[in-house]
Amino acid sequence: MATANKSLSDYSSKNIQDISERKFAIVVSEWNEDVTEALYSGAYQTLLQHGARKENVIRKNVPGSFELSLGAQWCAQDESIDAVICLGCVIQGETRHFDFICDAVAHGITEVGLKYNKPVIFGVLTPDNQQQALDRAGGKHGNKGDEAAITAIKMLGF
Ligand SMILES: Nc1c(NC[C@H](O)[C@H](O)[C@H](O)CO)[nH]c(=O)[nH]c1=O
Ligand SMILES: CC(=O)[C@@H](O)COP(=O)(O)O
Repeated sequence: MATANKSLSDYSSKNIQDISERKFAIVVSEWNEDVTEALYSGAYQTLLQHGARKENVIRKNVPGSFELSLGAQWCAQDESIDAVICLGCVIQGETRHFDFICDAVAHGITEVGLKYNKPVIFGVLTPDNQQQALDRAGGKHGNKGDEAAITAIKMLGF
């Protein structure tokens, strides 16, 4: 089902476990920061709403989404971190640069999770334009940050 027909903030409450002792890293891209800050707010608040402690949620910034993979790796290699949430927004421009970034970050984040055997969540918007991004960062289609946080929590209950 396409996002246009659902809200990224709606989710099943199944497999939501106690996360009061869990530690999370949120890696945030600074590109399109009006969008990524909204994603971060959604992810952070969702973690707290489900019982995470403020002191157990650390934030790290990276310049752009391409750097999310390395930022995630630097967090995932810390054995005290239970899950990593990567937040970014890559907006289609005039060239194929969009394709290379999206492909690199999707594969890179996947590889980090497999390498360190822990949830590393792809919370990256890849819209055609700014409005599509805003719609998915607290707008009419919910907040991708909420979805990313819930995904991390559910994976910890696997
Ligand atoms: N155009 C966008 C970028 N570009 C920057 C890259 O992510 C990267 O930082 C640069 O290529 C240097 O390695 N990043 C985004 O997150 N969103 C964009 O729309
Ligand atoms: C995703 C990008 O890097 C993109 O915003 C850059 O824009 P352009 O392809 O017009 O150079």
